[in-house]
Amino acid sequence: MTIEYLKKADKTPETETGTARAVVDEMLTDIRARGEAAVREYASKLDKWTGEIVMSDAQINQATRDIPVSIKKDIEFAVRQVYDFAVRQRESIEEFSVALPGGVTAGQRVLPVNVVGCYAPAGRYAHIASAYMGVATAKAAGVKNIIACSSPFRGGAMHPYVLYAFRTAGADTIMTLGGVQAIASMAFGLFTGTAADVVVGPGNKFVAEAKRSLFGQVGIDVFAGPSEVAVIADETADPEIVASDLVGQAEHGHESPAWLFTTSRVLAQKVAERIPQLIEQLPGIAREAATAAWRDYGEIIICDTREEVVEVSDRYASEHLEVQARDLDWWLERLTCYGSLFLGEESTVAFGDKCSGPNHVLPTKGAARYSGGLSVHKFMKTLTWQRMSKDAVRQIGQVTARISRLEGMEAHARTADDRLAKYFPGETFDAGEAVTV
Ligand SMILES: NC(=O)C1=CN([C@@H]2O[C@H](COP(=O)(O)OP(=O)(O)OC[C@H]3O[C@@H](n4cnc5c(N)ncnc54)[C@H](O)[C@@H]3O)[C@@H](O)[C@H]2O)C=CC1
Ligand SMILES: O=C(O)[C@@H](O)CS(=O)(=O)O
Ligand SMILES: [Zn+2]
Repeated sequence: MTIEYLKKADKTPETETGTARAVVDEMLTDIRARGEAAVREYASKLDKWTGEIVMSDAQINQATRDIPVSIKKDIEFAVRQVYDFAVRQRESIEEFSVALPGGVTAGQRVLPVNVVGCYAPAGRYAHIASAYMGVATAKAAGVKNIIACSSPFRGGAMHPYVLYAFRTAGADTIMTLGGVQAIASMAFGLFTGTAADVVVGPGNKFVAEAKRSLFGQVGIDVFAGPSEVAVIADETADPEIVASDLVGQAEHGHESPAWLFTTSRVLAQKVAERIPQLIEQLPGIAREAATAAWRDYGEIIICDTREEVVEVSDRYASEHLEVQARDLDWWLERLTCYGSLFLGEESTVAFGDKCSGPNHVLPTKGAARYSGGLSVHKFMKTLTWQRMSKDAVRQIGQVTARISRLEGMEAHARTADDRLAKYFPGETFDAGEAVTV
């Protein structure tokens, strides 16, 4: 395979993992030991927040009262889009029962978990959309108790639009907490007395590491860290739009990769020239973030063939993947690793980020090799059940006893022996070679 880097990055999504892990380990150990007191200290030290953690209805009403109707309408529209898509996902998971040979009836139940914690980041930007991505999806899954957290915004209270998004989507409890201390509080049941079964939501490297570290004690959605974007483009793509879409996601933060995979050298060169100019035209915070992101993580890769592009793209497994090329169905059929796929120039990542419907909480750092993004599935348990007649025990019991004894599991075998003897007294069975003391 011949690939050429027109721009190669010094850093990869893995680069900052170690530093974040050390910080998170220390914080989690402290929060486990000292509980709410430790959380309050981190909230004060990291986010300058010393106010109430759990918001009362009166506080929520007060904080959201003056939001203009047009803004409320936009948030409500977006919540509906995300909720409706999630409901359709819920409907696609079916319960069933089946009669298996041997007299076994078995089935699948699909149940929501009881308590969910949803995080919406708010360090650099007020992530209104992340607030409804988590909560509306949990609601569609049928979760009865949804706890939501977002950090105080730039030294003040929680951003009112984030708060409105949480409430509109259906959060039951809302806490003003950010970062590791928020994830830990939801996982341990601090301030609410109810530990979450599953904690979801995107965030910076500290948030993502905290979720990874707590996985096992709680379920999580996926490693949804610093945003990534890749664009696949051929010579039919518009370099202006391609460059704009790469910059559009590079503004997320210093550690947000933007990658271009293309078969067109001409397009690659135009995009390379245009990106720094577009970044230069951004306002302060966005410009600073995108400049660092493009400098340290930005890449442009030129391939000879579109088959090579597929191989490269699957290896990067980008969180967001756009295809701006001819023959979109060809790409849809062949690409296998991405958090969410945006086909055609009309379907830019920002639309999915904010309101088109499919969830924007998506896998980063190559996690798209083994997982999709947040969906109702992450809140659902697929449970199995089985039921057998006495007649079924004749065959199932003998096979179970024989396999158990082949494995050396005598006590397992005897649970089958006991039933065979009880249901079919006087009969003899081939139950394998029993092992005695
Ligand atoms: N993968 C996905 O689906 C999505 C990812 N994102 C990503 O979420 C991230 C949002 O990041 P932020 O704006 O920073 O908001 P954030 O809410 O994730 O992080 C802010 C919190 O980080 C903590 N923090 C900051 N510095 C710290 C330190 N040195 N040690 C310990 N904790 C510290 C603070 O407690 C603060 O509350 C971006 O990287 C963005 O790309 C956003 C949306 C979706
Ligand atoms: O990583 C992501 O999904 C983000 O792009 C979502 S948002 O732009 O922060 O809404
Ligand atoms: Zn985005």
